[in-house]
Amino acid sequence: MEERRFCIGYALAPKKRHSFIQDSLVSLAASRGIDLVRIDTERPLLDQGPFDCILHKFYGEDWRKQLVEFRVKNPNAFILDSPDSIERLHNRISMLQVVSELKIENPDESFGIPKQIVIYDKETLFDRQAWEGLKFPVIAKPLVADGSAKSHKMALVFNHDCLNKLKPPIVLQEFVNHGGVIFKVYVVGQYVKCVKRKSLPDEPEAKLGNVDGLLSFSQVSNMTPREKIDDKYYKMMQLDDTEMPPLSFITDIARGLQRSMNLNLFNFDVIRDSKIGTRYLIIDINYFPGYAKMPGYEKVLTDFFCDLAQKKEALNNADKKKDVEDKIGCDQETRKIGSDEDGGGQSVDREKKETTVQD
Ligand SMILES: Nc1ncnc2c1ncn2[C@@H]1O[C@H](COP(=O)(O)OP(=O)(O)OP(=O)(O)O)[C@@H](O)[C@H]1O
Ligand SMILES: O=P(O)(O)O[C@H]1[C@H](O)[C@@H](O)[C@H](OP(=O)(O)O)[C@@H](OP(=O)(O)O)[C@H]1O
Ligand SMILES: [Mg+2]
Ligand SMILES: [Mg+2]
Repeated sequence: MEERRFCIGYALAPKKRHSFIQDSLVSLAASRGIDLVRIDTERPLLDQGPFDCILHKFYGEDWRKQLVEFRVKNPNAFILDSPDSIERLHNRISMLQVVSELKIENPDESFGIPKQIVIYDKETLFDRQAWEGLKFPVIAKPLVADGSAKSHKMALVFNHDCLNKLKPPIVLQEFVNHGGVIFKVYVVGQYVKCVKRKSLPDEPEAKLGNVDGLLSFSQVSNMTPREKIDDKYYKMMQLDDTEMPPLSFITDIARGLQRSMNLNLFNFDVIRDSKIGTRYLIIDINYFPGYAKMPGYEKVLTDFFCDLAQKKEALNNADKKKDVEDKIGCDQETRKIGSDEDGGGQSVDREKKETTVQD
């Protein structure tokens, strides 16, 4: 009998395609029955395939419409992830709202988000009342986080004198001293991996020299050594000595976020408050981050794809069973697939014609 293969179509912008679709991933996945096939976003999606799953980090109204049509025609296929769920991460306020709403029982550690306000216009920017309760330094972040270079342009602001240089809409977030190390937590379905990266130094004004009230920067944790704000400082800092946050605590947060955001592929940035060593702050959540930077990403992603293939198989089998039941007069409108032992499966609501993959 011919081997059953699981076909994943991917729609990614060129930079993401080059970093994520590496030969090592494609060949490992292929050896386990998963084909990764590029979707030509210049051509109609429905003319391509067939796909069992669509993996995408691609935007625009037209793409959204095509995904809706695809879903109608392929109710059993997976779309990773749903555009509506991804959308929440394109705004730095709605992005962190889920964190504020998350409840996790933990007697030893606590978590939250830094104090922040959103500023939509210049007038409010200069209104001292709007700043009430916010202490300098603050980080000014573009409100929109849509993956554009512009959306990563940040500024450390040390006083009111240089506010003119800021361009609303922005989020002003209190800078929290955190020992110059950031924890990046990568989530792939049920898999959670936490890694350390370099971050901005504590008391940045003192550490970075006598800056002029405002210091612009972009994607600190991705910087090459030449670009680092103060390389000597980072060498001094000894990243290796930094203790990791408790894994079970981080995993609880990751699972909680995953459930409330209904996303499979994301990472979030966590810092540890230097003043309260057991307090963690989530400062950023990114959809479909740079997984290739994660050690052994090929296996992690391939395992995830194989899980999807199994779920799809179960779904197809259930459909076959339903056909038989229909013929003999059974009626089942909504079915759930997946067991509680593995944390559930995907729920398939036939009326909504929606297939999502959840933990
Ligand atoms: N509230 C904060 N306190 C201290 N440092 C912060 C804070 N917010 C951000 N930073 C620093 O600024 C960096 C960039 O911030 P943030 O992660 O929000 O931006 P981003 O452009 O969305 O990043 P990414 O490349 O991860 O998408 C962080 O990695 C961290 O070093
Ligand atoms: O440019 P947008 O769409 O926002 O996405 C970026 C994320 O914001 C970053 O978090 C990714 O880097 P990390 O995986 O180091 O977080 C970064 O990964 P990359 O460096 O592989 O592109 C991007 O995924
Ligand atoms: Mg970040
Ligand atoms: Mg980000």
